[in-house]
Amino acid sequence: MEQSLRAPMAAPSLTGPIPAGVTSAPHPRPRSAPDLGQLILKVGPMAHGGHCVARHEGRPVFVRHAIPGETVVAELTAADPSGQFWRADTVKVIRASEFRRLNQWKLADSLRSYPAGRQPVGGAEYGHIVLDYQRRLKAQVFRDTMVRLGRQTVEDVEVLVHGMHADEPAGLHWRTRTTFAVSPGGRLSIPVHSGQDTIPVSNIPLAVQELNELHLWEIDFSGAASVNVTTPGHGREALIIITPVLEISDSPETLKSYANVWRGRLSKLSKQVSAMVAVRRSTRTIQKTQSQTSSSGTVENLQLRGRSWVQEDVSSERYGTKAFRVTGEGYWPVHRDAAATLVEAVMQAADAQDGQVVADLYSGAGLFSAFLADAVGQHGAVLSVEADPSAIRDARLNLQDVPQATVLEGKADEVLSRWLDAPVTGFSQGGLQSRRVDTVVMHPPRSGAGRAVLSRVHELSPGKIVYVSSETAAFAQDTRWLNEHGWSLDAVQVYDLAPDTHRMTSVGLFTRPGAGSA
Ligand SMILES: C[S@@+](CC[C@H](N)C(=O)[O-])C[C@H]1O[C@@H](n2cnc3c(N)ncnc32)[C@H](O)[C@@H]1O
Repeated sequence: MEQSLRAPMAAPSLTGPIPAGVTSAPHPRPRSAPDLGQLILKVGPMAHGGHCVARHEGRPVFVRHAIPGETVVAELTAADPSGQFWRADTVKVIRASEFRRLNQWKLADSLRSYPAGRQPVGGAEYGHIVLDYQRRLKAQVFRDTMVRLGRQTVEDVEVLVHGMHADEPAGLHWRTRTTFAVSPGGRLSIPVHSGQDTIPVSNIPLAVQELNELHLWEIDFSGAASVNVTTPGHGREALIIITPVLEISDSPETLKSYANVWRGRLSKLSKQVSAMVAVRRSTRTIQKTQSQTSSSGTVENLQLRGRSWVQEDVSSERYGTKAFRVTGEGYWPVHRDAAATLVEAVMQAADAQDGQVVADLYSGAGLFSAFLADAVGQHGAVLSVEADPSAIRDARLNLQDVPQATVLEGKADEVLSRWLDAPVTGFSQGGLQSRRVDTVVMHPPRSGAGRAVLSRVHELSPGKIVYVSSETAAFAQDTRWLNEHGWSLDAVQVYDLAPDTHRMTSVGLFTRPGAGSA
């Protein structure tokens, strides 16, 4: 249904000439938001990153909280007159898409936020779209990104985005890890999408119910810069990690008294809930060659109660059940069903056989390695490569009963270089014992694997590469590099492991004619 716009009021405070079609805000402006004016926009396709593309006088405007085909009133959030593009946020819908729904997280709903004088919180930028259509948009974004950045043909990357059964139809209660900011009054808060403000919360609709049931919003966390809460979807015991503001971390006495206060405030929680303080100390080093100082930091943990880790249980009908220990803020897939889903996808793509050698790059706490080790058996080998010391400790514990798995410490490109330069040293010394790597599994951080790692993997010449990615742009760029070096993307599966957000996770299988042969 069409809605009428309020008549334009006084001139908006654009720094350049006021473009035609710009109106002024018909409601209170968010505290930290500058008045850049509003535009009436006909919204085009969804782009990578969670915004739709519209045009104003030929200039692209990236509009959040819209749906392709809609006509909206959008508040400009970045509008440099000389900028190549502007950014805007939907504040009113003039012509609504049939796929629009009420965003069930009120604080993330731009249509209810701006009239209340605040910006929407970040992290649920698809929440106004019906779940099935979110996935169709993700499929379109995946395809467009793979064609544009990855130079794939449309037919090769025409995908269905698979949802998790338990998410239907609302897409809520899947998040097992949430990081909160802390308001000046000590309340758990979420940052707005664009801007400095944070908004106190009393419910996180995307989080698993175990998090909401803790009622942490009733606790005063004054003195904390952030609070990270892990509530395993399948597993045991929640873990709260408090990161103090720097002034507190840097003073042992003050830290001690704050730790006592926090311990007292957390005492009303069930005994099963663990808590610790992550102390990031800033250290200053004078560089002698230049009259400059450089600062670096170290992290020490101070246990307040319980353990410093959580247990995550992963159950796969086909590959069995395993328990993992994950310490502190160590990486673990965030959706409650993501670990089992990714294990199934990786195992299917890798199709590891008895006696094979599999390299699991960026192995984290050893999730894929543990299942791959079963597949290759005692005559095979899984070489898990990880750079983070805490994840390495976890992986060594999680894999302690599987002698065919070896955890190698170091950056992926450095360990791969060692294999190529000195392949005959034993597995535990970081070599390959003259064995060939049959399959490389890799799940790099969002920045992707990049040339340094890909070129080493290419030199290693495994039979196949299984690449897990949560950042389509980086995956597309790495796919392009692999294509240019003879690898083809034989199959790709895409999963919606972050409903109500623009994020998706892909598992790609690459092969190369002649690769893997001795
Ligand atoms: C996306 S996580 C994947 C972890 C694991 N495969 C999983 O699915 O649970 C990426 C992991 O790579 C590690 N990492 C980051 N940069 C690295 C590098 N250059 N070399 C090796 N590991 C790295 C991080 O510590 C993190 O554990």
